[in-house]
Order: sequence, then C-alpha cells, then structure tokens
Amino acid sequence: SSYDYIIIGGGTGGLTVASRLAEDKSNQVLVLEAGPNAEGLQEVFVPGLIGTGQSFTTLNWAYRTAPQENLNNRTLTVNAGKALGGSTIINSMIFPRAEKAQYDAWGTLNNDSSWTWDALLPFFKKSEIFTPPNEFQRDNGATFVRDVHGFNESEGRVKVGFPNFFFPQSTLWRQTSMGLGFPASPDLANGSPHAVGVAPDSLDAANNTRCSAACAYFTPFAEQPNFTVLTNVTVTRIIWTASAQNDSTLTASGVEYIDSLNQTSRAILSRKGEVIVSAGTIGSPKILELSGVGNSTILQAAGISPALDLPTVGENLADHVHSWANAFTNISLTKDALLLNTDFAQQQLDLWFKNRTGLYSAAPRSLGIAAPSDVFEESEFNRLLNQSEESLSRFASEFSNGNPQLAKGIESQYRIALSLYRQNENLPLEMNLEPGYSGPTAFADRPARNYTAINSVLYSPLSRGRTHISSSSPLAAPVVDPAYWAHPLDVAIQVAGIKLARKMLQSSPLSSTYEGEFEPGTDKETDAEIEEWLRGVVASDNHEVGSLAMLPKDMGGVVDTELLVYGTSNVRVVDASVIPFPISAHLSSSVYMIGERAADIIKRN
Ligand SMILES: Cc1cc2nc3c(=O)[nH]c(=O)nc-3n(C[C@H](O)[C@H](O)[C@H](O)COP(=O)(O)OP(=O)(O)OC[C@H]3O[C@@H](n4cnc5c(N)ncnc54)[C@H](O)[C@@H]3O)c2cc1C
Repeated sequence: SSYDYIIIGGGTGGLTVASRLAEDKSNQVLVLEAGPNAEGLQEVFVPGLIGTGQSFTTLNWAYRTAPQENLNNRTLTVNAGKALGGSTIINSMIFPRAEKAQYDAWGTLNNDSSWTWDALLPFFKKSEIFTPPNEFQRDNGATFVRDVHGFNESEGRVKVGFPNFFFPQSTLWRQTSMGLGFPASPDLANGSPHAVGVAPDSLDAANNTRCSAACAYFTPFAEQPNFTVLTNVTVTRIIWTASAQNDSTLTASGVEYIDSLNQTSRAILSRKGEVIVSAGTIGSPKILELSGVGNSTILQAAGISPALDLPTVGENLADHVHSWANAFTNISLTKDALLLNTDFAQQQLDLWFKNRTGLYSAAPRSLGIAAPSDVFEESEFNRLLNQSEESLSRFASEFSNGNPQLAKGIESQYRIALSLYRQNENLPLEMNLEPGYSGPTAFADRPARNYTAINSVLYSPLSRGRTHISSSSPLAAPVVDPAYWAHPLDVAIQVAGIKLARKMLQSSPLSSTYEGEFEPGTDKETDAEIEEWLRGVVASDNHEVGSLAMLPKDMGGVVDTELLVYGTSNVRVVDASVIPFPISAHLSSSVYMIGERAADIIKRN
C-alpha cells in the first residue's frame, strides 16, 4: 500500500498536520513515531506529576549538548518528548502566546503577510477548545479575553483551561510584580504578553488531566481507517526517486524506518504524495542530513552521500535559557512539602484521584513577561543596545558557520529584535513563580525546607548555534551546540533577570514570606559574581527553535513560507524547527498553530 502523506514524528506539529489531513477520507495518512503511546501513564495525565518518573526518563530524548564554552564547558541536557504527542507529554502545559510584533516579524523577514499575528490568529483559535475560568479560578487571578480563543467543540482540538488548585504565594507574587510596575494581564495569549497573570494550561478542565497532542489530535481519531499511526518505529531516512541525483529538484518516494527489533521497512508514497518532517528542532535536521540534504562537507565527513547541498540545515539553532533565585519561605504549602513528607504526598495524590483537587491538580504558573523597562535603567539598556548594534555584523557572521546568506538572515533577525527592544516591545525575560524549590541543587544536597523560587528565563537570546550528525548511524545522537551565552547581550540580560528575581522576593507583599536567600546566595553581590555563578548552573528551557528556519533562501532559509524544503518538490517541515528566531513564549501553542496552518496550505494546494 502507499500513502498520500507520511509524517515523520508523531509529536506536536506532526500529529496536528496529520490529523487534519486525515479529515479528508480520500487521503491515506501515515504517522511514524519513535516512542510509544504514553497517554495511560499517570506521570503524563496527572498535571502535578509533571517532570517525574518514567515520562521524564525513558520517554525523553534528553539530547546532550556539546561542551558549552561560555558555560564552563558544561554539557547540558535538552529535553524533548519521545512518545506519541512528542514534547507535549512531558512539558509544563503552560499555554500562552508570544507578542504580536514577533509573529509580524516572521512575515517581515519572509515578505509574506500570511505569517503575521492577524493572519495566524484563526489558526491558534482553530487548534483549541478553551474553557473559561470558573469563579474559583477567577478568584485566584485567572482572566481571559474571549476574542482570542477558540470555543468550537467540533472543530477545536487542544483542551485549554485552568487548574483546580492555586498556591498562595502565586497570588502574593502577582501582587508584588504589579507593585513593581508590571501591568495586570487580561490574557497572556492575547498577543500583548508584557504583563503579569495566570497563564492558561493545555489541560482538560472537565477532568483536570493533561491534554497532549495525542489527546487532542490522535485519541479521538484512533480508529479512523485512513489515519495509520505506528509507534516505536524510528525513521532512518527519506528515500528519493531514482532520477533524484540528476534532477535539480529532489522528489521523495517514501521513507525507511526501523522497529524495536531493528528490522528495516519502507513506507511508500502515492504519486501525489508528500513527506512531512516533524521530528522536532533537533530530530528534523538529523533526518534531512541522514537523507543527504544539508551541508555537503558535514554530510561527507559523517559518511553520507549528499543528495542536495543545503548548507544551512541544522544552523541558526537557538534556545531559551533558564535560571533561578531561591528563597526560604515561611509558607508550608509548597511543592517541597510533597518531597519532605511522603504521607502528605500520597494523601494529595489520593485526593486528585478522588475528586481532581489538591496540589497535584495544579500546573501552577503565574507568569510575568518583562519588557526592558522592567529590567534595566534606560541609559544602561541603551548602552547595551548600542554595543549590540555596533557588533551586529560581526556576531551574525560568527554565528553563521561561514555561510554569507545565513549571516544576512541572522543580521535581519537582529535588526528587528534590536529595533523592537528600542520600542520596549521585545520582551527579554519571562519571570515566573515556582511554589517550591527550582534550581540546580539536588533534594539531598539542599536544606530540607520550604522554598519560593522565581524562575527567570532568557526569552529573546541573540546567540545562535547548530545541530548536526557526526555519524551515518541513524541511532547515533546528533551533536547539539546551541552556543548558549555566545552573545554578550544574553549574558547581561540573564544577570539582570536574577537581580529582578531577588528584588521580587524581597518586595511586598511576597517579602512577608521571605526567610532569606538560598541561591544564588548572599555572597554573590556584584554583577560579575552573579554572572560567574550563572555560568556554572544555567539550564536549557527546552524551547529550541530555528534549525530549519522559514526564511528566504538568500537569507539562509531551509523552508519557504509553504514550509517546503528548498530544492525538494514534496518534503515539508512542520514543527518548532521552522520558527526563525526565539519568541517570547512557551512554544506549544505556536507549534499547534504551525500544524494547523500547514494543513491549510497543503489542502489548498
Ligand atoms: C520539559 C519540557 C517542558 C516544556 N514546557 C512547555 C510548556 O510549559 N509550555 C509550552 O507551550 N511548551 C513547553 N515546552 C516546549 C514545547 O512542548 C515544544 O517546543 C513543542 O512541543 C515542540 O513541538 P515539535 O512538534 O517541534 O516537536 P515534538 O513535540 O518534540 O515532536 C517530535 C516528535 O518526533 C519524534 N521523532 C524524533 N525523531 C524521530 C525519528 N527519527 N523517527 C520517528 N519519530 C521521531 C519524537 O519522538 C517526537 O514525538 C516544553 C518542552 C519540554 C521538553
């Protein structure tokens, strides 16, 4: 049998586009996913068990980075889900959107108004079924703007809502942030996230369970005969038509994959068929490179015969960077309480199973998205921006791995980012309240106490790295080098983020709960001391983008605005890798939007 659409990777983008294409019953759609169906695991469906147990170990690619020269040569972990639903089975379910100006910048960079906030909002709305906050949730700070959400029960897919439990320190922190000048958010998904508020979650509010991409786009359609989903199979390469080597345009005829017994099989495309690569920002460039598409020098060094020289495959990689300030707190109702008292933890889990309440019913996220004016004195930020402008071409060239077209593309990204910064519209940091310890020190190595953490996440980094294969073996891990902190503006902003987190912990009313700082620690006073500490601890925020960027070809792009890989006739990319530069938001809602948009483009074609 042959398929009209073969989707590599049953994750966030992949299941979205696959499921929508299968709505046309004349299409035969095949999804090939490396991991299992994990929807039945309680670490997946219970909101408060995020980041625990099997879901976070065996169902995680846990990519390791190359030693990061700006971070004391540390090797960091970049998490990514390996199961049906992809990263949405292990993510924190926070479901905001980035700012309007950043989506508009995708359109500007690509000279295409169909990739702007106004044009994309219908696809954001189409992807979701939003449950407005109930009275209890509203009393705890949840707000929403009706116009920006989707409510269509038959069309929408991802269930979005608010949790059944709120930690008391979250409310205190939001009040503190407003006292420090943050506006109150009417809705963190409305395209103006410079504010503080309670973010919606990808959560089924009716029964308080996670709604992953599998819950949204697969489970309701699992029995549909034209929608075939194979789990525990790893795609090893795309197969090209025989004439491919001689043509100027490559055409895929199918894909090759291996199962858990290492047996190799092929899936064949129909004559009108397409391959859709949705293996994630690290996984998708790996598939293209294993298939001979990429920088010929890198491919040959890895033992792969080039089929198409597309030198920017795997380049332009960027990621958000996570840091923390932790204080001891006099509040006893924290996530630490679950670790400190296992009987209490069991009671709370029983409570969740009984009536969907208690600490495990929370995916707690009060977010404050900072503008430069919240973080810096104006003169200080202008000085940093002037320096960045003066060195713009130098860094763009340095990060482009010798590719002048990509240097041009990165330079254009920088010009937009810096100009938005000057207007206070690029949002450099997410601050969020964690009702418990969040940081680099293991449970056994820290004082057995209750903590309040302020996470501070670098949201608009200028550093760019790369990910490439170094072996022809499809099972070998790629070399992942996000080049964290390679740009000095990233360093300055992350240091400022810690100072803002500290200020929040010690400002009223949150200060009433403050019992002294644990990390970074009061001995880290100066910027240089904070920077030094951060170099030893910052982590990936698992929001990597850009490795197969949607950009014009002469700006180093890999896909066009129809998500088609340059130089191929029937291979598209539908996942976070096409996002050209890091945006100021958690990514899943934007990846669902890309999946919806991709299905629309393909159906129109
Ligand atoms: C720990 C963590 C926390 C996060 N928290 C949030 C959050 O709170 N809110 C938010 O919005 N976003 C969050 N994110 C980010 C967000 O979930 C991801 O950016 C987004 O889901 C990525 O979608 P994707 O389609 O690009 O890739 P994925 O959803 O990761 O899908 C890729 C899929 O391809 C499969 N695959 C890879 N290689 C192959 C192969 N060779 N053959 C077959 N299959 C393959 C993978 O197993 C996976 O299922 C988080 C991510 C992580 C990892």
